[in-house]
This record gives sequence, C-alpha cells and structure tokens, in this order.
Amino acid sequence: MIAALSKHVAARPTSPNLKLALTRGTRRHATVADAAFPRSPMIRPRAAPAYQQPATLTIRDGPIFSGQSFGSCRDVSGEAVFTTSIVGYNESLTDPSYRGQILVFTQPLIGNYGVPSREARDEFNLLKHFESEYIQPAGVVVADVARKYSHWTAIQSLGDWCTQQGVAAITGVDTRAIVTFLRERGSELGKISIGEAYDADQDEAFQDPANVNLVKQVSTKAPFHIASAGDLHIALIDCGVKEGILRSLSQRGASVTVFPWDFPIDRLAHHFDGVFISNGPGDPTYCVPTVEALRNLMGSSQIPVFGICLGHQLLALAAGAKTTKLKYGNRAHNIPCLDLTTGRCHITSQNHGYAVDANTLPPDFKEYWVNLNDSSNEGMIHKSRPIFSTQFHPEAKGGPMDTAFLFDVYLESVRRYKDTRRLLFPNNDHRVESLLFNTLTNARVGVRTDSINFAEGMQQQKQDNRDLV
Ligand SMILES: NC(=O)CC[C@H](N)C(=O)O
Repeated sequence: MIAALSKHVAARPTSPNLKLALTRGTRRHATVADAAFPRSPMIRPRAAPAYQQPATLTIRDGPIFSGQSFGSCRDVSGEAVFTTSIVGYNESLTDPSYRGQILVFTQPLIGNYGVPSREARDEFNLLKHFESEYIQPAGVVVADVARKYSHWTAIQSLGDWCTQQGVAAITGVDTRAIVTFLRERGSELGKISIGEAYDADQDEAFQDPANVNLVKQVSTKAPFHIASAGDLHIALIDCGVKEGILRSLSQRGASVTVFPWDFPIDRLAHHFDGVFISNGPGDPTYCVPTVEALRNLMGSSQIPVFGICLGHQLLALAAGAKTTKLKYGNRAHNIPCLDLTTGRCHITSQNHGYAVDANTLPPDFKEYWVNLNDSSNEGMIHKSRPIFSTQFHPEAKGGPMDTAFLFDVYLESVRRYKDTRRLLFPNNDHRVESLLFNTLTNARVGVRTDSINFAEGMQQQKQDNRDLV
C-alpha cells in the first residue's frame, strides 16, 4: 500500500450578417450592470489593459465574429462549445471538464458579480467558490462582459481574472449567431485571435484538444487525502475532479483519498469502503488504464462504485458498453432527466460532449436515467450490485440540487458494504493507518495550471504519440 502510494483552413465568412462590426479604440462598452448599479460604493472598477484590443473569434469552416478582448493577449484554439447556464460562471470556468475548450456563454451579461478569492476555503480546506484553482477553458466568449462588478465575495473582475491566468476572452459578439451555427453544424473547432492585424490566410492551424489526453493534465500527480469525521473511507479516481464532488462526499462524513487517473485502483480497493470515479475533460476512450482498472475492480470485488459524467462513461466502457460523441453536447443547469426506477423527473446540471450508447449496455446493467430533451442516456445501474453512475452532475453548483440525494444513496450502499464486511470478517481489519493518510497533502498535486500549459500539453502529446510508434 505504502509503496503503491509513494511511487483547423477555414472557409471564410459564409454569412455577412454574422460578421459583426469591429469596435475599436477606448470607447466604453456600457453594460446592463452599469445601468442597474450606478456608482454604488460596492462597485470597484478595475483597470483592464486588454479591454482596448480588438479580437476575433473564428469558427473552422464557418463564420468570423469580431469583438473586443477582455482577457489575456494570446491567441488560443480549441473546441467551441456553448453553455446555456445563467449563473455560476466562476464554477463553470474552473470545471476541469472544460479543459482546452472555448466556452461560449449564451447568457448575455457575464461577470456582473465579479470573481471571488481563491483563498476562501471550507471546513475541508476545499475551495469555497471554485471547482478547481484555475480557469480551465482556453478561451471565453460572451456577448456583454460586465466591467463593473458587485458582490460581497468579489475581489476582482472577470477580465482581470482571465488576464492573470493567461486565458483569452472576447466580448461584443453575437452569441446567438454562434450558438445557431454550432447547433446546426455541431461542435466545431474555434480560435480567438487578439489584435488589429487578424489575417485569416496567415492563421495557424486550429488545434484540436481531441488529440490530447486532457485527463492527464488535470488529474493529480500523486494521491491526496481529505479527512472527515465519519468512519467511511472512499477511494476516488481523479480524472479532473470538481471540488463540489469532494465536498459532497466529505460533508456526508466520508473521508476521501484521491488517486491519479491511471492508478490501478483494483489492487488497493480492499482498503476502502467504496470507489468513486470523477468527472473530467475530453474523450473517455483516452483513459485506457482507468477502464482496465475498473474492469478488474468490477470483476474481483463487490465494493460499491459510483461514477459521475466522465466517470459514468468510463464505468460503461469498463462494463463493455460504447460511448459516442453528441452533435453539440449538453451544457446547462436545467436539463430534465427521468429516473427510470421511479418515473420521476429531476432537473439536472450538465457539461458533456460524449454520451453512453444505452443500446450497448451489457445484460447485467440497465439504463437508470434518460434525458427528456434528446433521449440520450443519463445513467446506468447494475441489476444486482451497488454499482451506478450518472451523466449529469448531482453535485451541481450553483444548482439545481434535485439529484444530490444520489450521494446519500451511494453512501448508504457504502455503509452496508462496510457493515457486512465487518460481520463476515470480524478479525480482518483492512483499514489503512490514518497516520499514513496524514502524510498525504490535502490538495491536488502537480496539476497543470494555465492554458499556456495546454499548448505544452499538445507538444507533450505529440511526443507521446511519437514514442508510441
Ligand atoms: N463533465 C464531464 O465529466 C465531461 C465528460 C466528457 N469529457 C464529455 O465531454 O462527455
């Protein structure tokens, strides 16, 4: 146990009315927030140098949108995806599942309540306001960024935050036109270019995050531990885990030991009362070692298992099912899903581009949840064992909390498993000394920080691919 622990070229604008006028110079762009909150003492204007720069969003083989930069002066490329969530931009932007993507917000005004501090922690030393320490998308697209913000937790503007973290951001573009295009065409690569001299013909190739093992970038490099008052102990496979998942388990009295994505958890699972597989970015078929470990685990142990989003997809692959890429994915906080075991509808939070093909589920599993908008699979459950997973996010933040009860369902099965083991093997205490866990940190280790590292990751992936040949 100790040993195991220590070790893009583009066809140019198709539709002239999609190409918006470039607003140059220092003209101030009034926002709804400015009108709603005129010069109250709560409003702290911040100088943001990149605001003055023109910027361009180019969709591969699609339209070009012109606007103004409000983030880092760097050109970025990635898969352009959209979210229809109205609130929670701080949480969405720090969700590791958005790693490397260009995130388009359909909510027109973004940034009006600012950005809170990374220093704020909860009782488990987890980030209070974010899902990870860093902005995960490579680029941010909004219709109308609020340069003034007002909220008691805010310490800076969205623009300052993006600038600090090397994330490109563009405002003043018609997000309705972008979404209309992406919904008709499907997800497409995009590029944000900063500065006056944008020349489509000299543009570099679009970078496709689908060629990168993104999970490797966001997963902890070494195990870490979150101690809780209760006696349940969960082994969590970190494929880019959100703080909200760790908190949902800890708040319910479970201690959590977090392992890197490729850790052979099947070999250590007997020291734990339950196994959990987290959310994460990219194509699930990249995670071959995770799928292998989960297959071995389900073949050799009766331990309760719960997976969320990427975790659901990986568990399904391990069980023998297949995953597919959706046309443009589901990213929203209000997606209705039907619980097939109760016939009840719940409103869910989602962020995914891939899905499990329910027709490929093996006979020992059945479909658990179904999406009431597009009929895609939203979960699976083992017919006789405590193994289940959901495509949506029961830990959703900022909400809805309709499906948070699934953490209780999971931990009840963990409790039963623990009690049964105690009864059957009274003299066999598999628990690992808490002293050992005290030696582990309680924060992710060596996780790649900003999108500059995303580019490095692309280089590394090319090297990895060469090494494989
Ligand atoms: N939130 C997630 O875990 C996303 C899972 C996977 N990367 C997808 O896009 O489908």
